[in-house]
Amino acid sequence: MLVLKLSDGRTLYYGKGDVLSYRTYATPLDVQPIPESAFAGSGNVIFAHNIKFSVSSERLLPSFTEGGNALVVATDSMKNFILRETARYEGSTTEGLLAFIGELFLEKYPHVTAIEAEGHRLPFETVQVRDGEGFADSPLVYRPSHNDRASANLALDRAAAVGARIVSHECALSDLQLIKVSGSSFYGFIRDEYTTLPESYDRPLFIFLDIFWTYADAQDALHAERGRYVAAELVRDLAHHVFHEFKTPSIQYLIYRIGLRMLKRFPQLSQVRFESNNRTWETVVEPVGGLHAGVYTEPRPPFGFQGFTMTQADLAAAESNGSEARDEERGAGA
Ligand SMILES: O=c1[nH]c(=O)c2[nH]c(=O)[nH]c2[nH]1
Repeated sequence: MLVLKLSDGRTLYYGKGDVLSYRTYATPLDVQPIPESAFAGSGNVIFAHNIKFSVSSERLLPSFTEGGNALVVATDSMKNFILRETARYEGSTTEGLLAFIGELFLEKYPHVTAIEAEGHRLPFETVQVRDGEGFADSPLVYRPSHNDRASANLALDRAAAVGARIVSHECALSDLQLIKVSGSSFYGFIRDEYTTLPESYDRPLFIFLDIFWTYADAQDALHAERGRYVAAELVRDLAHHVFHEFKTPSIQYLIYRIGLRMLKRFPQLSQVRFESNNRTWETVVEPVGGLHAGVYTEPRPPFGFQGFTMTQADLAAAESNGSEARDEERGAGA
């Protein structure tokens, strides 16, 4: 809500949420692969989003204070604008789509001065069908995925000389849910009269993770053809790898390691941010025997959480004090 403010600092905005848009056959996305991922792009056969679109302007004040609707674009019309203009988008990214719609809207309605647009990708997966002797992805049939998903948030305003200007952006992978059955510990924390949690040297660590990233140059997020687009699928696979590789003493340290790896693989990012949630299974029967067979159940609320922001300076610091290289070596402790 950074830009949806009047000159006196008060917020003023209105808009439409849950605009569900299923665009077919968008431009395919190609990305530069990273060692942690086999993902090289997406056909974008179904380029679907849930969009929230908010607008602001000093000149909308009378619509609140006097009931004057002369400058009100009905939110129903906003919905139509988003859906119809999505057909004309020629790019391949969520960020590019939001910027395209936002810029067109500022052009069409000159009294609107700022826009915030958020798009949550509605993921669809391919299904496999028989193809000769083997199986191949059907180019026609897809199924919705209820796993993690990508999103982006863009704020635009109207700059005098240049028209629409991107004021801020943040991209995200939301609701990544991962369980690592062995190789995580949590011990050495403060023990006092409030402590009942036993120390754990090997716990089945279940995390819910939201990962956010910001580019040094927002144009890299809008134009995948520049070759610097960070697809959420790459971030997902990178997180899988780091979780697999490292024996972690806490979720705090795990997200720090994921952050370092992201900043290293994607120097085009200025910042990464994490929100994690601890859903570690509750132990019912302690693991015993050679196979470490244990029995666990769903944890009960309340749930712990962590939040952390990192920049390229964190990677530079870890590289210069040697901790980065040491830990990368140690990382083989899956
Ligand atoms: O990774 C963890 N970090 C904590 O801060 C914490 N606190 C807690 O009770 N369990 C955990 N796990």
